[in-house]
Amino acid sequence: SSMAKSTSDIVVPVHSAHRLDEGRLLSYLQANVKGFLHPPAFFQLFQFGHGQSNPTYLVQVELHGTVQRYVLRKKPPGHILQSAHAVEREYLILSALGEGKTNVPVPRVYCLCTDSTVIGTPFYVMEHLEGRLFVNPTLPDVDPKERRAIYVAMARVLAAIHSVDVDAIGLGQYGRKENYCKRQIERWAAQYHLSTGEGKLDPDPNMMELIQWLRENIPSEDGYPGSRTGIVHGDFRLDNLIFHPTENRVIGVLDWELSTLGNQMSDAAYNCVPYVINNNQSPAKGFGFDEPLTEGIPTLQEYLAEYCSATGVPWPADTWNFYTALSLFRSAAIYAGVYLRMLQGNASGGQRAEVAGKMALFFAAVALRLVKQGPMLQSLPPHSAPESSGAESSHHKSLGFSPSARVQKLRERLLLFMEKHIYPSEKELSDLMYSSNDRWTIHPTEERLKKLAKSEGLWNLWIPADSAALASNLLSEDEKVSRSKDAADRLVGAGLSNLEYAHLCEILGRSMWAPQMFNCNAPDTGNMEVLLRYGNPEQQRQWLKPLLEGKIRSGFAMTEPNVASSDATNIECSIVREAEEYVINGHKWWTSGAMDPRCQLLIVMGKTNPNAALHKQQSMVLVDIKTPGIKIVRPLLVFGFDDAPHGHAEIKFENVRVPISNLLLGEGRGFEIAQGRLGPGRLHHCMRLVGAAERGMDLMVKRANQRKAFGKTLAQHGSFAQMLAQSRLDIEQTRLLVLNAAHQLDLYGNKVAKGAIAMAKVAAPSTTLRVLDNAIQVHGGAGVSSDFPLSHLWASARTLRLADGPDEVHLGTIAKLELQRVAKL
Ligand SMILES: Cc1cc2nc3c(=O)[nH]c(=O)nc-3n(C[C@H](O)[C@H](O)[C@H](O)COP(=O)(O)OP(=O)(O)OC[C@H]3O[C@@H](n4cnc5c(N)ncnc54)[C@H](O)[C@@H]3O)c2cc1C
Repeated sequence: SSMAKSTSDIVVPVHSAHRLDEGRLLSYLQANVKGFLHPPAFFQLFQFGHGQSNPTYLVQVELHGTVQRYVLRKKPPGHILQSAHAVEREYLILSALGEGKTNVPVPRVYCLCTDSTVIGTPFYVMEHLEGRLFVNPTLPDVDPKERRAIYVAMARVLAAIHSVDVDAIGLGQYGRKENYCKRQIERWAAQYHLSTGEGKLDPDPNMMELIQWLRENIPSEDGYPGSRTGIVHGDFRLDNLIFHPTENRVIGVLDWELSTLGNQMSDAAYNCVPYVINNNQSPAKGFGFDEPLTEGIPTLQEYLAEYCSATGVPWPADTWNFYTALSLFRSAAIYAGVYLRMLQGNASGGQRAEVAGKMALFFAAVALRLVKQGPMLQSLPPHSAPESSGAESSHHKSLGFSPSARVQKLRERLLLFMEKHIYPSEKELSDLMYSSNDRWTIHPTEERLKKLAKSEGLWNLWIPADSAALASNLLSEDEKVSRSKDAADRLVGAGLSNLEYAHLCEILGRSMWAPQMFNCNAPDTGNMEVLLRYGNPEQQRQWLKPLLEGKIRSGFAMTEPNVASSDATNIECSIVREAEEYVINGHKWWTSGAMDPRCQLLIVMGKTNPNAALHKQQSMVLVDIKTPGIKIVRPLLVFGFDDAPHGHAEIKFENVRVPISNLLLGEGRGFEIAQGRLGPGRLHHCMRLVGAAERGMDLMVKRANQRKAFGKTLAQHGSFAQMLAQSRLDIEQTRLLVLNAAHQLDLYGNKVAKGAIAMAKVAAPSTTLRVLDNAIQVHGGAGVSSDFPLSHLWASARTLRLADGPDEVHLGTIAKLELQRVAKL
């Protein structure tokens, strides 16, 4: 029956072909399994019947009423090529994941025996887990109310596997991380070709077309070992999970035979195949793509949203068809292989071989139909992830906001870098800024720390996962001699989501001097993002490459002194085409970074067509800062700080001529670009503001503990405790708003996340200003001086109530959404 089975119910007597020398085994176990009953009164072997390619046995021993059960897994007898080391690898990964080292539940392992003389092949012994096994993904005999919880548990376990920091548990070399899908396609295509030809299967034209399509549609993230790469289980399905005997949680993930490192989205897609093909034993029933599984089970979109939310992975709307097709293709290739083996192996396999042959055709046909239709996923996930039922929801503690182990590690490295290199350099860097002679030159410490940050893999961490592959290719192209792919990869960050980056960007905000050391400073990050998303290959080679390397700096020239620039439709600068050139005339100010001697590029916004529709008038062009006609009028001061050598420039453009190839994206598309630029950029400011507030807290508390007034330390005065507590509250609330906005941006994109982003953008500057103001108060005169970083941090935070959209504009957005929401009630 398809009932949930107890794991001990599914054993059968040992098949004759799988018998082994029980005497030798027993003495081996007594010597090598800690706590093994010694000598047992009874010793018995059974075999698990449920679809094991590696023969798997239940070892049962008894003594005086005590029963012990173990599971033994060995290689199949005879010579098997593909899975040559499968048993050793399984043992390796189970021991690496187990015993509390990760959140992945796995059976405990006791010993690995590589000596084939004991029972004929290598084997290992693991704990026998007592629990439930659900063989049928439609859960026919489970109460519909329980089904959702079972699926939610499955999604969370997959997320736990995918969140493992492989380096931390010594599995960094368990497989190659990049080009996983590419290698899968080639491996299974080769397998498939071996199964076809004279006296074998006829080559299936669908398969040929499918292979071609897959080759041409590999998602760019596959080529880059970012944060979406890590452990891939390889055969993650419901019937490889042991559930607790009564609770709907997973106590063990089994069958790691195909596990490796690679592209984890392929694992998620394989897990979702039951949504595409209902019952993979019956091609006739078949194509269940639009059918719900059964009552209570989340839909594909809901299930995937649960997984994405638990891992912090952006919604894979554009790539899902590929990953699903790849899973089906792999199955088709496996069925073709089974067909051939059965046909060649023994005559009695004839009928089952027939079925396998049909399945190969069926899976290929379904895959091909899938890739020819539109995207399987909606462009956005269902808005709320499925609720978990019953007790689950009450301790649904994490909002998914705690950093993964991998991000945690980067965070620790960054914190250390700040302590060791940034804080101790602040004084010399500020001194240069306050000096009259050299203020517009680059301090050698800055270039030294940049190099160090690069070598420690703390460079360009802001680059989002989807752009990282592109950037990596750009940096490694035609430089095979001077730079390896590895070195290029180290330059393109860690392939993080916005949420993941939030945990790191915050730390950079603790010092005015930190972001540029890691190539994570505005406006260069926003400009690089623009070039990554909208630049053509030539523009990318010329400007993006040196920016990614940190060799040049750039400015973003939008704001103008003569018009209210928070409304960008007001921008007046004119960009007029004359033959093969654009001629630029305008007056800009607050072009940050333009004073820097390394600045070579300005992205200039202006009107190419004042008569077009309001949001189609503006365009953006790339302008070399050395172009004749550009006049830097003066550096502007922010409450007296000029932020040298970076600087904020007032600039005049008088008949500045650039080639038409310097236009970004197209005429009239300036607004579109500005929108793309501003979402993540705004949030980066908010993240850094939270960090600035934390710095204020640290300094405030240190000072209050040291300094005495009226007979006690400042900290011992009652007013301080209140101030401190209130500041902590403010920071925590703001951080949650910022993390939530980042998470929404990852999951739903700019448009849906705009309310959350607006809230973060209003809350962050005002919280930080309040906290820094408190810190300044505690420091007294020292607080407003240039001996502490507080005044500079405060001045900078204050500008963010008006820069990147003034508070009033964001409050307007929040209010509008609220009115719309209530109107719908
Ligand atoms: C340190 C610093 C760095 C900067 N860097 C850059 C840069 O690199 N590139 C660049 O192009 N610009 C930059 N800016 C400029 C910044 O983005 C603008 O100052 C900002 O967009 C506001 O434009 P504005 O100064 O023209 O003010 P205005 O548009 O004149 O707005 C003034 C005030 O009007 C009010 N207001 C505006 N809209 C509304 C509304 N809808 N409802 C109610 N009240 C409203 C707000 O109180 C606002 O503060 C920088 C500014 C600073 C201070």
